[in-house]
Parts: sequence; C-alpha cells; structure tokens
Amino acid sequence: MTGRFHKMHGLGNDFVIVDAREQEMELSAAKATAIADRHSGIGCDQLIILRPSDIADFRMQIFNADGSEVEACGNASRCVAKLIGEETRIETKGGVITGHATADGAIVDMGTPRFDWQAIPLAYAMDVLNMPVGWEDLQNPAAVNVGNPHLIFFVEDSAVVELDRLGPMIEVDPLFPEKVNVNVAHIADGVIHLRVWERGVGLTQACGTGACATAVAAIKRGLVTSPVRVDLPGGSLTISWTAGESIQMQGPTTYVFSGEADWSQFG
Ligand SMILES: N[C@H](CCC[C@H](N)C(=O)O)C(=O)O
Repeated sequence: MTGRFHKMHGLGNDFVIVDAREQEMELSAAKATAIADRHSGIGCDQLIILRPSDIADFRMQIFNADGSEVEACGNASRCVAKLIGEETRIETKGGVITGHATADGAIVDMGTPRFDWQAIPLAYAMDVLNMPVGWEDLQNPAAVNVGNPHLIFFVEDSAVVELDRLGPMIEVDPLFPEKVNVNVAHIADGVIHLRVWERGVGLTQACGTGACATAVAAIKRGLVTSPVRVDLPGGSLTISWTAGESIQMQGPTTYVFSGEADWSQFG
C-alpha cells in the first residue's frame, strides 16, 4: 500500500510527515522505528502522522526514532504549521497548540509550561527549579514540562559536556518515570547556547521543546530576559515567555522533498 510523505526539518531536526487524513496509515512502534531508520528506512528523528481531530484542525501523532509515541515536538509543530500555511490548531498528546507560517518558517504557541513535580513527572517531590541531584559534573538542574519532560543543566561551556555519554544515563534514570530529554546550556551575552540529548532519539541538531524548556528555566532563574535567542548546533530559535503565559517559539523550517513509499515494506 503506497502513500505520500513530506521530508522536512527544523534546524536539522528532521521529520517524515505523513498526512493520514488522505491515506490509511496503521502504525506500530516497530513500524515507526523501521521508517525512521537511516539505513533501511526513510530516515528521520521523528515520524509525524497527521490525522483528523474532533477538537482541533487536525491531530498530530509524534513517534521518536525508537518507536515511542510522545506528547510534543516543537520543531515538527513548526514544520507542520509551515506546511499548512494559515493559522492552524494542532491536537497533540500534550495539549492543543497553534501555529502559522512565516516567510522563512513558522511561529508556534506551545502552551503554558508546567513546574509541579508530578507534571514533569518526577518519581518523588522536589524543587524543580533547583533540583538537589546530579550526575558527575552535571549538578543542580531544573525540570520543566512543555508537553514533554525536560531536564536542564546550566554549565560553564555546553560544548565540552560529554552529552553522548551522560545523556543516555540520565534519560533512563528512575527519577523520571517517563524518561526525560536532557538539555545542557550556557549563556553568553544574553544568548542561550544549547545542546540536547533527546528522549527516544539521542543527540539531535536542534530540539524545539528543549529550547522552550531551557528558555523558561533560564528566565525563571533570572539568567536571561524574554524574548531570548537559543543557539543550537543546527541554528537559532527565538523563544518568548513571561510567567503565567504560553510559550511562543519562532524559527526557520526547511522543506526537503515529497515522496512515495510502500508502507507495507516497514511491517
Ligand atoms: N524527543 C522528544 C520529542 C521530540 C522533541 C524535539 N524534536 C522537539 O523539536 O521538540 C521527547 O521524547 O519528548
């Protein structure tokens, strides 16, 4: 059974987007993993499936490369908003978000961040803005839920952190019942420099929800003011947020190509 897909990315965080409002697309975790595989599949960080919704313009399913279905994906939300063009409301597992295309990408309202430990979620009560925990040199993080769970470490120089070793260790720590995305950031001249180990994927070129969560934690700690530029390996996003408000994220998107695939080959 063949079907169409779009290949897009947000600062190198790349997606296979399937509009299942127009085609049948039954999906299992194994099938999502096979499609995302960069050798035997199409290859992407996340597989995005658009489906009809009763409460928004459409529903967006988000599957990490490991097949896990998750609540939010900022860069994919921007890519889908760019694809749709006009203002659009998107239902996700993490809530309803809105977005619209801009000249070079999209602006997305990611909803309001959550800080209570049960909402992150953590396994037990803790001050989520200054957590009394650490892993080797990474100490005293913050945790924010922006639809999905993020842990944020502010360090001297994010470039030298061995995130490829520490990220997977922290991602599956029992403190995080639903695992966690791991962010390491430093601030220079009011700009956040960020690298992310993504839950269910690994190191990515950019992470939209990571940029949102890190910007929110930095603003709450008084390290930066809103709006703030977040520089990731793949490029820059601009995040705006004030306490009690929803998070706005703006940045470029890239449309790579559209293709056809025989979905039955992936299981
Ligand atoms: N790995 C994330 C989902 C994708 C987040 C990232 N690609 C973004 O742009 O927000 C998670 O498991 O919560």
